[in-house]
Amino acid sequence: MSDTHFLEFESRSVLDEMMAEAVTAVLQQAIATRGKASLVVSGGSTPKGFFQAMAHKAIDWSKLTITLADDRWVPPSHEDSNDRLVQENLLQGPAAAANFIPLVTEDAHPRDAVESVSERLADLGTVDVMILGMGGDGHFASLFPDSETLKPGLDLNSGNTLIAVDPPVAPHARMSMTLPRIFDTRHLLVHLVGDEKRAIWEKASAERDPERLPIAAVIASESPRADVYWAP
Ligand SMILES: O=C1O[C@H](COP(=O)(O)O)[C@@H](O)[C@H](O)[C@H]1O
Repeated sequence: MSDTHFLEFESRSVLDEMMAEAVTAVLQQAIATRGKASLVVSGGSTPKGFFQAMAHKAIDWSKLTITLADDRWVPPSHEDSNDRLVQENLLQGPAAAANFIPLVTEDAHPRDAVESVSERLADLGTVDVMILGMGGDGHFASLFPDSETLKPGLDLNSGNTLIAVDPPVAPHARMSMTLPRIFDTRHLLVHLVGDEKRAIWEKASAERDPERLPIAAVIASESPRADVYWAP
């Protein structure tokens, strides 16, 4: 089907728990080895249960840096904010001790903040775990098909960490990690739920055309190679 490792679970709640256990093991090992760890998460509707499962894990949260692969250009109080999703579901209880790096500023448009937010991420280095979601149009992070920012966002030689995006259809301007920043990770996970997304994943695996379905760029990657977590 693809070069990726496709893991199937019987339900979304089982997936959330199993993925939380796998991510926790990597982060604990990183903290034991290097004294610190880093986790990049995605937003949208998919990861809420995973975030809630993670928040209960025994991690030295004060040694963990967390940020987002992308966010919508709205205040953190907005219901569409990925930042808000992370704050309300992941950074709860002991997990609130994690160092969270937001991608959104008070600038009018993300293009005005690419430089300053890239500086916030300057010390991130190779992250321990990067988790991507995927939209029904095959986008990941905020790298959308039919968008003028897709090509520069996917350019592995751009040298850029972030890109400001005006999605052609989806609401809100975005700040998104670029593909080279996304691929600078020790572990790459893709979190998918539902038959519709599985069908899109399989279509992207067959077509291998990131311009039509951007997730094809992730599927094609051999290093890092993605582990896909899927449940119906
Ligand atoms: O807009 C976004 O969409 C993708 C997928 O979201 P989902 O609602 O289909 O789970 C998400 O991964 C990304 O972080 C988000 O900003």
